[in-house]
Amino acid sequence: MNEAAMTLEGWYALHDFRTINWSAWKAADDEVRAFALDELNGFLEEWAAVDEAKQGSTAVYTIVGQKADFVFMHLRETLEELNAIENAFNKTTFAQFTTKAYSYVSIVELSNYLAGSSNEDPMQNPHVVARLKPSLPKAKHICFYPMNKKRDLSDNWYMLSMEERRSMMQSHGLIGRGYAGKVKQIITGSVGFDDWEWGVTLFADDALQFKKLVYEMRFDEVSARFGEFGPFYVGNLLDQASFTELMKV
Ligand code: VOV
Repeated sequence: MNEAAMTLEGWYALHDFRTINWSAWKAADDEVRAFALDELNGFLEEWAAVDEAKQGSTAVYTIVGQKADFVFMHLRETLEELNAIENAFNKTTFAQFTTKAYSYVSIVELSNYLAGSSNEDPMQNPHVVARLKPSLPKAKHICFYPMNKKRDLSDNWYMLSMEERRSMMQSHGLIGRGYAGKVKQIITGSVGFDDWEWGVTLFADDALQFKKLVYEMRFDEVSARFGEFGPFYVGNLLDQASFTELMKV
């Protein structure tokens, strides 16, 4: 058997994509809409407090295009907390005006491909912990897509030696480093949790940098030979004020 990559895990992740039922929303009474928006704002405040207390993190973005209208990306310590959040939200009046578009369950993951050979416990390293339990940035844009590494006869990532995989991940990391300060990536592992092997969530103030980065990576061996990609979701930052504005009829 080939040497498996060792991984470190941090917070569990739920990407919860929703579509707004505009006809129902527009047909509702003003009081019902006001109540629903109050509930929504209550949740946004609660999630911001969790962020503040560093017990998790939540990002809220619109989605451009017809796949969904908005996404809640939640990071929490346990799957139970993620479950509780989605169930609490589903019970709100606001949620009655949305339908579920897509969801993704995963966990923030770091692999050991580029890790040094020190004996220190990585969980004692504050830089590592900050990457495993990150505060999601308030960047203007988000891009999310799930992906696999191919398992074809001639191109099977899992049959390569550790050295071959490490060398390709080095090249991958170098390209990524060229986007430092422009794109922040959160890689979440989802083997055993969802339909693809990883979730890729990117944050940037200039959405064009998503295209530049993903395109450049397509020419890099690990993506060119082994990358298989699911649907892409891209959108814009929402806060309480812009969410209320979005819901204006
Ligand atoms: C901002 C850009 C950026 C940077 C700096 C970056 C760096 C790195 C490093 C250093 C490492 C390895 C160690 C670790 O940290 O785990 C990774 C790991 C990973 N990446 Fe990455 N990646 C980026 C960006 C980035 C993108 C855009 C994609 C999607 C690929 C594409 O073609 O669309 C991606 C994918 C991944 C995946 C799926 C993994 C896990 C692979 C595995 O087999 O375990 N990644 N990544």
